[in-house]
This record gives sequence, C-alpha cells and structure tokens, in this order.
Amino acid sequence: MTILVFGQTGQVACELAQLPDVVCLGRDEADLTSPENCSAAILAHKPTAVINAAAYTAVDKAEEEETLATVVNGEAPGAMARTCANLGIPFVQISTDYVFKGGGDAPWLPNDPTGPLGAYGRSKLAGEQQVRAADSVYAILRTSWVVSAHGNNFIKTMLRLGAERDGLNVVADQIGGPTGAKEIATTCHAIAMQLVSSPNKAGTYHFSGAPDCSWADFARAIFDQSDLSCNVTDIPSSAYPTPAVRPLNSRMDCNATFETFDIERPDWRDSLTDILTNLRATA
Ligand SMILES: NC(=O)C1=CN([C@@H]2O[C@H](COP(=O)(O)OP(=O)(O)OC[C@H]3O[C@@H](n4cnc5c(N)ncnc54)[C@H](OP(=O)(O)O)[C@@H]3O)[C@@H](O)[C@H]2O)C=CC1
Ligand SMILES: Cc1cn([C@H]2C[C@H](O)[C@@H](COP(=O)(O)OP(=O)(O)O[C@H]3O[C@@H](C)C(=O)[C@@H](O)[C@H]3O)O2)c(=O)[nH]c1=O
Ligand SMILES: [Mg+2]
Repeated sequence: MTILVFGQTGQVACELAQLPDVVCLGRDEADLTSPENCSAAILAHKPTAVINAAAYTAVDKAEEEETLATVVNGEAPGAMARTCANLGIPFVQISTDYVFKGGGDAPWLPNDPTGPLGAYGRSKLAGEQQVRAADSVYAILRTSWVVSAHGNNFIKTMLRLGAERDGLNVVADQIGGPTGAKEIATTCHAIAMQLVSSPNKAGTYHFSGAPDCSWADFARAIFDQSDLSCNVTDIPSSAYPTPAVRPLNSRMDCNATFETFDIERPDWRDSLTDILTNLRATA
C-alpha cells in the first residue's frame, strides 16, 4: 500500500512523512505549477490513495500573484482529483477557513455559503470546486491557523518577535481554531484509509483545534507556555492593516468530522505544549 503525498517541506507534509506507507513528493518531483506533471506522478506511483499537502500559502503575497496561486491551489488539485477519479482511488485535499467571508459569530458548517475575502481564499475555493467536479472519492478537509515545530507559522513568529520586544499588538477580533499540523496529518491519513473501505464517506469536512480564540489570546498562551515574557495588547484588525483582508469569524463546526470519521477537535493547548517541547529539544 502507498499513500502518495504532494508536498515534502511544508508543515503538514513533514508530519505526514512520519506516518505509515506514506511517500512524499517534493517540488523537484512534482511541481504544482504544472498540473499535468502532478497527474503523471500519480500514474507513476500507482498509490492506494493521494493526499495533497502542497499549496501556495503566502496570504498577502497572493494578492500580487493570484494567477500563480490559482494554478497551484486550483488547477493542480483539480488535475490530481481527475486522475484519482480515473484510477478509482481516494483523494484528500486540504482547504482553509479563508474560503469564508467571516461574518457573524456562528461556527461555519461545511455546506455554508463561501465568500473569500482575498486571492489566497479564492484560489483555495477554486481548488475545492475543481475537486468536487472531478467526481472522485474525495475529502476536502478545511482546517485553520496551522502550527508546528517545522516551517513558518504564528508560534514561530511570536517567539521571534517576543525575543526582540517587551510588548506586541495582536488582533483580537479575528476568532478561530489554531490547529497542530501533526493532528491534521493524522486526520488526513485516517480519512484516506477510511475512504478506501467506505467511499460513501466522501464530502467536505471541517477540522480545527479547540477552543476557539483570538490571535491575541493565542499569542498570550504562547508566551505563557514559553520562557519569554512579552505583553500582548488586544487591537482591532483595522489597527493592523495587511494587503489581504482576513475573515473575522473563522469558527468551524467540526461535528460532521466526528460523526463520520470518529475524529474529534484536538485541544490546541496540547499541540502548543508539544510544539514548544519539540522546539526546545532542537534549539
Ligand atoms: N498554514 C496555515 O495556516 C493553513 C494551511 N492550510 C492548508 O493546509 C495545507 C498545508 O499547509 P502547510 O503545511 O501550512 O503549508 P506550508 O506553507 O508549510 O508549505 C507549503 C508546501 O507546499 C509546497 N509548494 C508550494 N508551491 C509548490 C509548487 N509550485 N510545487 C510543489 N510544491 C509546492 C511547498 O514546497 P516548497 O518548500 O518547495 O516551497 C511546501 O512543501 C495547504 O493546503 C494549506 O492551504 C489551511 C489552513 C491554514
Ligand atoms: C505578526 C503579527 C500578526 N498579527 C496578526 C495578523 C493576522 O491577522 C494574524 C495571523 O498572522 P499570520 O500572518 O500568521 O496569518 P495568516 O498567514 O493569514 O494565517 C493564515 O494562513 C493561511 C495559509 C490559512 O489558511 C489560514 O487558516 C491562516 O492560518 O495575526 C498581529 O496582529 N500582530 C503581529 O505582530
Ligand atoms: Mg502566514
């Protein structure tokens, strides 16, 4: 059995590489700017299932590079899903809370209307649409605020800035669920395996860490658990202008993921402890 993963260096891909029967493809083996190349890679490996953990994830830069982001996040997953459909194998695509517009304060359900606020969210939504249209046995797993000991993420940014400054201003009106890359990897792997035996479980699902919090709350938790003392001040998004607008409400209802796959929302405070332990050990 082979579970073929697109991505090798990313947060989720690094964690998938630790799991059984996984073969990860780096950019040199499968460049997502060439969707045909991705299809050829699947045909060459003859896998049991495919997980796409590669994506264009630079949210602000995507505003200037939407065409490139749309090929990588939209066309490439579409080509992967069509190839999986032809082979009759499951395909797992990771998507994002940024496909939502972010109004109100109710957790988003998988079938709620989307309305991305920026180019990254639009490109990821294009990927979702192409995957659904391919008619493979697919799972689209939307997650949010991914953190790990590898790669770039909010924990690493806070530790870097917190070492240089006594205080930081952090947005407190964007609410969501920080999610460990390790937990996402385990979940994608489990979903891929379940789809092999139960193709009727195909669909769109949510998976984010609990409890929901603001970026400012998350920053405070990071400093509480680290040895850094850095004072976090709540600010509104309007006081932290960025090229891409982020959704205010990124809460996601993950009940269907539990009901279908028996996978619960992980507590991000445990993920944080694990990541900080990992970073200390490798420092
Ligand atoms: N990061 C987050 O906060 C969130 C991420 N997601 C989604 O989760 C998934 C995993 O994200 P995450 O692990 O954080 O990603 P990272 O940003 O950590 O890594 C992105 C990965 O994609 C690869 N990649 C980018 N462009 C290409 C390309 N043209 N060809 C081949 N590989 C490419 C990168 O390879 P290289 O090193 O060669 O550039 C890298 O391995 C993505 O689908 C993302 O959209 C969803 C919600 C939140
Ligand atoms: C560094 C910093 C950021 N912020 C804010 C900006 C932003 O609203 C929030 C988080 O910053 P980031 O740059 O990590 O956010 P961002 O890169 O937008 O994170 C997103 O990445 C993509 C890939 C996703 O799919 C999303 O789920 C989400 O995780 O914190 C502050 O308020 N103060 C600061 O000092
Ligand atoms: Mg980022």
